[in-house]
Amino acid sequence: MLRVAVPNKGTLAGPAVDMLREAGYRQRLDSRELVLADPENNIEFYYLRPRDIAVYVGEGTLDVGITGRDLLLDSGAPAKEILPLGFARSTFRFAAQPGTATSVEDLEGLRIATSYPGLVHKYLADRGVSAQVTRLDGAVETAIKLGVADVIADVVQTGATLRQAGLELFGEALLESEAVLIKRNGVADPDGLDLLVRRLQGVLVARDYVLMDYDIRADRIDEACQITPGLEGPTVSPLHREGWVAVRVMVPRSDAQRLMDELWGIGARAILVTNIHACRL
Ligand SMILES: Nc1ncnc2c1ncn2[C@@H]1O[C@H](COP(=O)(O)OP(=O)(O)OP(=O)(O)O)[C@@H](O)[C@H]1O
Ligand SMILES: O=P(O)(O)OC[C@H]1O[C@H](OP(=O)(O)OP(=O)(O)O)[C@H](O)[C@@H]1O
Ligand SMILES: [Mg+2]
Repeated sequence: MLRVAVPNKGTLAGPAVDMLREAGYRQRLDSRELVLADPENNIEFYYLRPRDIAVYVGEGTLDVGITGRDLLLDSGAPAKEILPLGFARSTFRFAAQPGTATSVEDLEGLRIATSYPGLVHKYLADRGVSAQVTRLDGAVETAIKLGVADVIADVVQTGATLRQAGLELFGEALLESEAVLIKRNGVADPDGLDLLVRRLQGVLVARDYVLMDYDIRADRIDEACQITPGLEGPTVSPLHREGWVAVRVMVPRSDAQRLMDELWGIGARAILVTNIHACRL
């Protein structure tokens, strides 16, 4: 039975459960359930604090887990990423009141508040900068206002939290993070992992791609295939109408409107876009 750690709270929890459901797994209905077995799929889900997931997986107590890349690296646990999952995207940045610092070198001797001390210590050590790092559980922005820190290092998504606190970003991003599937370093893949990965990849593709159908004159099919090459090549079928063909092809969801314009421009008609409910490539 594959044992999978799933975030039970915070930003990662909802999207992780949604993704597992979309991949065809049973998920808990009651947030007080701590473990849920899905014997039909030979898998068991353990609902744990996001920050603890890399620890359990690194120790080998659980086979794989879903966590944030930032949490994985901060933990220092002997576990590695096997699949990026495309949600809970964020950057990890330094911020302070305007005029405090402009680059990482300016951090020498300053006090930094963060919920990710492992990440910050490593980043500073790699650059030979010595600063005092204080670990706080959250709401680190307030640490500056209260005089506990000069600088914070925190997760930034829209930047709205920082703006509201009157803080400014400086320096480069320490990290680009998103949710990731992780497994323990140096062990063979546990039974059933390949199936889990294939199912999750299917969800990612179904989210990122749409199916496009259109009709086009047969003499323009080469141009059309250049616009929509597909993953392995479009399916081209004869139409009852003489000299025309029907094309079916997967395209990135974010490009769909532009591709429809281009196809229309070369004479394609009856262009339809539909969602992919599930797929296995
Ligand atoms: N606003 C956000 N947008 C995107 N990702 C976020 C955001 N806040 C936190 N994360 C990501 O969520 C993970 C942290 O989850 P965690 O549950 O520890 O904190 P949280 O989601 O902020 O919840 P809480 O602060 O309520 O405990 C990290 O991978 C982090 O990058
Ligand atoms: O850039 P933004 O879109 O504003 O998002 C980033 C903020 O979201 C998270 O805070 P959360 O609400 O989880 O509170 P916390 O600081 O207590 O974790 C994170 O810690 C940042 O503060
Ligand atoms: Mg938070």
